[in-house]
Amino acid sequence: MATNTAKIIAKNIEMRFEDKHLFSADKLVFEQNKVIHLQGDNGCGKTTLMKLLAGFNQPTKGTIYAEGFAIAPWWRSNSITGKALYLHQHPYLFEGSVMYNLTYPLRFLTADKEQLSQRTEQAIDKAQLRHLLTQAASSLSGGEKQRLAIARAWIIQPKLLMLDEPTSNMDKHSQHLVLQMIVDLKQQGTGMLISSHQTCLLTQVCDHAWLVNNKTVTTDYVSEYTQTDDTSSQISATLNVSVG
Ligand SMILES: Nc1ncnc2c1ncn2[C@@H]1O[C@H](COP(=O)(O)OP(=O)(O)OP(=O)(O)O)[C@@H](O)[C@H]1O
Repeated sequence: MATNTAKIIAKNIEMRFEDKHLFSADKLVFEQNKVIHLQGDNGCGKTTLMKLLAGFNQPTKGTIYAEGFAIAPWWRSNSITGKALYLHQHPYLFEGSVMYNLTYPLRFLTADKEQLSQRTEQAIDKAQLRHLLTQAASSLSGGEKQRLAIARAWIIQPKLLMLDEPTSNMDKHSQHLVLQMIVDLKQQGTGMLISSHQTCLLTQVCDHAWLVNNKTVTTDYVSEYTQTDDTSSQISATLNVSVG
């Protein structure tokens, strides 16, 4: 039966760069209301897999398609492009101030402008960016840039969000700020795919795991890092929120 849950589905995919076989996967479903930890060693293909699911690249074999989204305009050649928001570990920022970066994408959204403006104010506080609002985004530190990119995603509240090594440049304080935003998005139903070759504060929010290993993507891989009741209560205690 068809549902309205937004999802991106990859079937029988294989990814190669010339003669190098990176990975294959039978079936991957990335959907709302699920938070997945994408695991695997350096160079196994985590970023490449995210770029396939974002529609930036095509798999060598197999199909990737979306369900539960509004029908794409006829002129859009790849119907999954733009469905899932992808945040690179070195986030793409526009030339201009931090405030400009936070507000620029909002003009393309159909959501109520007053609500977006309120969410922007909340995001500024959540990411502790207020003292940086007039500063050029290009002059921010690596961790501040990631906080800005995640705050922007928090405002947009996408159906699907991919975070590529989100805490790679972050100290513990920044990780806690970002964790709160990720927990908020989880509670709002955003499906997330969080890549990290190591466990970190954010991966404790994940309740599923995909592993890229031996050129195969295994789903619902039972991981030592996968959320348990204990980690859930630890996060709740840290943030004083429910992450159930
Ligand atoms: N456009 C490309 N052409 C050729 N090889 C590529 C291309 N993009 C990625 N690769 C190779 O594919 C492999 C996987 O890269 P990818 O960035 O997806 O790995 P990763 O798991 O995200 O790594 P890390 O954990 O270090 O970020 C690497 O060996 C990389 O050099």
